[in-house]
Amino acid sequence: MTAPRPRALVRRWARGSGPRLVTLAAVVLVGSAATAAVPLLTGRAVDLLAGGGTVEGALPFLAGVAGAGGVAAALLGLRTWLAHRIAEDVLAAARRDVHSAVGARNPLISERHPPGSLLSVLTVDVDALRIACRDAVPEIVASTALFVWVVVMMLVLSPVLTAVVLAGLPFVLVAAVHFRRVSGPAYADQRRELAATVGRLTEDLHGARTAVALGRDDDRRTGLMARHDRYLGTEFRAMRARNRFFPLLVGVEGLVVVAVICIGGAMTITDAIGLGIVVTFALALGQVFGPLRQLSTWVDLLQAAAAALDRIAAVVREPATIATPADRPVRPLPATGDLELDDVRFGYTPDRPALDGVTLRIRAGERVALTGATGAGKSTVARLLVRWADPGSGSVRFGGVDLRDTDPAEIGRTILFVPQEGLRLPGTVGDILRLLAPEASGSAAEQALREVAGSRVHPDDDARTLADGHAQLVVLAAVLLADPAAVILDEATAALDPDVSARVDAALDRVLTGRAVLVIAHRPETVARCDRAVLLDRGRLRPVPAAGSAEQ
Ligand SMILES: Nc1ncnc2c1ncn2[C@@H]1O[C@H](COP(=O)(O)OP(=O)(O)OP(=O)(O)O)[C@@H](O)[C@H]1O
Repeated sequence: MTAPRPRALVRRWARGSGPRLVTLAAVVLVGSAATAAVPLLTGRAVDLLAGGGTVEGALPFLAGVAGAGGVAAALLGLRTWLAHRIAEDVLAAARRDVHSAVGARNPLISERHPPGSLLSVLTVDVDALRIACRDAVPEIVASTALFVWVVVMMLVLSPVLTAVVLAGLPFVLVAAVHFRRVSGPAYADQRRELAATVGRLTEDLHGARTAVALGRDDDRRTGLMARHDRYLGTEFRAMRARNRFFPLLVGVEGLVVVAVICIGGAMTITDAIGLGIVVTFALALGQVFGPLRQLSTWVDLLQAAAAALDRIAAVVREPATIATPADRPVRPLPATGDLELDDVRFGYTPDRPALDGVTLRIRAGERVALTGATGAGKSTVARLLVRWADPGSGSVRFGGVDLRDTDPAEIGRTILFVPQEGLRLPGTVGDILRLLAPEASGSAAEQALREVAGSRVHPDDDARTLADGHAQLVVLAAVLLADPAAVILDEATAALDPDVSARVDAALDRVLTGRAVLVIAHRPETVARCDRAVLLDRGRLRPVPAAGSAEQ
């Protein structure tokens, strides 16, 4: 399946808004016609009065002006409401796609995009898209419709005066094209700098303490200010372009008004046209030039949205690291079983295999230690065993079922992965336990926590601020509650204090018994507590060197 192009993505997000879009188009068309009717009816009333008519005689036209104004105002309200609804629906669909791209479909995406940039996609970029859909696009369409109505009306009333008005437009168009050429890249750079600044600020929040600890706080601030200055530079470029275009626009508009009044006035003297037509033209000129004055804002919003859409599409179009073919029947996982890697090859990039033909079977009830140097591929094995990615070749199975054939949610329930740092999710310890074992009652959760962690951790503690050892105890309590058939445990490398370490070891024995368990072991004592150990070396399994050997 090829990834959708950015515009196709917008069409997909707007698909559910079809009826509202049609209504919006009709509202825009009628609303702009009503707006264009106001100067026309005013001119007719002026003609009637200037020709010696009575106010009563002009009343139908004056009432028409009020009526057309009222209809235009009411439809503007309706247009705003519809545009907001459509924009919110598009935004929700875009967010859904981004969330699914950074979640179940692609659990490793955050390693390819820095977290700051993903955050900026989800906030700044999605918002830029929403504002364009809500404000810029409806305004541009409505102004274009109004322009067409006004020019048609002018042509019918006086082709000569229409030619005078249109004579000014080439200047405006040339200036607008130049403005767009200069301001387009400036706005694109500005948006890029804004997104990069948000990303940098987010990452800076995480790194601030380290910078202070290393005495590098000044460098950190200088780096942030340099980024800020780059952003300001793009803002000044865009401002210079605006400052050249808008005085020219106002000048051309003034000249056209003067020309229309002079030429129109001369034509009324010769009775070629009535005074009302000159009034209509003078009023309608504002409707032609007014929207052009908004051009800078719209160009800004549209450029921002186009750049944002490219960044959103880059995330949404990321190839999924896991995909279940629609034509394969979904198979349930058994309650217990062996966990197997069968001749698995896998690489994060095509040219560098992280696992190169790994075959490993962990029997139900067996505890296997996985050892190896940094970068040997231990975490990669763990990731494949919980299907955060699919192998390039070979298969990963539980109880004989290929993980690609089963529901990803079921894998999470059957095979639990405990990372080194525990589960740093927002919320309390109680929330984490509820998340991992939703069926367990509150009292069962408290009892499991007490059994595993004693009085060291409480259900109300903030899960993100727990020490590593305590965070592991929480996940082990969750294992007790959730009762998964298999557990992958990445042992904490941080030195735990002896008391916590002993508690974790005891909890491991208590909690892991009877399950298929793979422990990524960093301490010899942990290896000793396992049934057997395997060694991973640059993506291949090797025999574990005998105890006391030089290699060990
Ligand atoms: N997201 C990623 N993108 C690209 N390469 C990666 C990614 N994650 C790991 N690697 C590479 O894959 C190889 C195996 O890494 P892995 O993290 O599985 O090793 P490890 O044995 O768990 O190391 P450690 O003990 O340091 O965690 C390494 O060369 C590593 O640089």
